[in-house]
Amino acid sequence: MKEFEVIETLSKFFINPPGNIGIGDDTAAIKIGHEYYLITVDTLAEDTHYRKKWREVFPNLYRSIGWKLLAVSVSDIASMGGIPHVAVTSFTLKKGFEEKEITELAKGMSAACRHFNVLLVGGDTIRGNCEVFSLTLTGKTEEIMTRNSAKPGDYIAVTGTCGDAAAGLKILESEKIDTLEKRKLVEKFLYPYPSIETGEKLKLAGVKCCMDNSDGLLFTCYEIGKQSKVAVNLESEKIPVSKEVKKLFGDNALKLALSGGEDFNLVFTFPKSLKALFEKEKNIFIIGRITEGSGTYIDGKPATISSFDHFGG
Ligand SMILES: Nc1ncnc2c1ncn2[C@@H]1O[C@H](COP(=O)(O)OP(=O)(O)O)[C@@H](O)[C@H]1O
Ligand SMILES: Cc1ncc(C[n+]2csc(CCOP(=O)(O)OP(=O)(O)O)c2C)c(N)n1
Ligand SMILES: [Mg+2]
Repeated sequence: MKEFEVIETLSKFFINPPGNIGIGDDTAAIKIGHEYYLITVDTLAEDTHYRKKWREVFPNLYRSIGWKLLAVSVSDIASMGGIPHVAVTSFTLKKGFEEKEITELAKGMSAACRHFNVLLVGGDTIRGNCEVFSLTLTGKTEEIMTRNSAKPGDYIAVTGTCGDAAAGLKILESEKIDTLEKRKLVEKFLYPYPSIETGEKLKLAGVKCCMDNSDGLLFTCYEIGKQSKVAVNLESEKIPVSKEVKKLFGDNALKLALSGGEDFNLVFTFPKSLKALFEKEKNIFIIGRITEGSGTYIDGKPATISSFDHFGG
């Protein structure tokens, strides 16, 4: 069973009342009065999202885990157009855990709480056989952007370069961090900066369809296509790749940009009437068009979706 099959199985048991969003989008959204209350949870686990041995090069690794633990959920709230509000966490620690790590984690998490204006109000701590950090975040918005509202004729765009975090992970796993370029990519992986302001700006401009690209650009496009029942057509030369990734990964740069996860940019679609507005924006890259049909295509050819799946394949 793959990750998406687990989620599909679960979603058959929990159908939400109309007007609310349940399983399937970046956050759940519950309409109360004229507002949507948003809620999302994400998890970072040892050897799935980080390795303790990375402390050899980043002694303060746990500070980045604390930062990232909140940032990944902020990204989900931002992709709905929301403002984050309150967080609770859950820690599973192994017997003999180090005190310094918890202090570092708290420093990273509190820095992120200040940066993203989130209140951490509680949590739960237990002992287990694998170290796991989980965080639940709420948010609010009057209008929402969803994965299922792309329309044929829309353009599709992304709010930053793709593949940087995946490149950072590759460097951290296999190479010496001996240049500024490598360090910059590793830091992008360790310290993601989702933008609440960007999500709000898109929503206020009238964007209806948005998702974050935590699972990679291609997977994100595939998901928008599947949920909106449309085809996504990308132009490879329009996909934004940083100069560092181009320089260090050469021919593999585009593959990293398409498949690599954890960049935490927003992917969104919009009608032609908004094209002039977004063309002016320095950090918005128009990468393709939405048409009738299904599937994701690159330069007219069906794309092979290879993204991170927790259960392989
Ligand atoms: N164990 C679970 N129980 C209920 N819903 C789940 C579970 N795992 C994932 N989901 C839901 O499936 C959707 C996709 O999950 P995920 O890929 O983790 O999204 P995201 O990348 O936005 O964090 C989300 O709506 C999420 O809430
Ligand atoms: C040791 C290690 N191996 C691989 C990865 C890459 N990785 C782990 S999870 C993931 C995708 C996103 O993860 P998930 O926790 O499912 O986030 P969500 O889809 O819920 O936002 C990627 C690319 C990593 N961060 N660390
Ligand atoms: Mg998730």
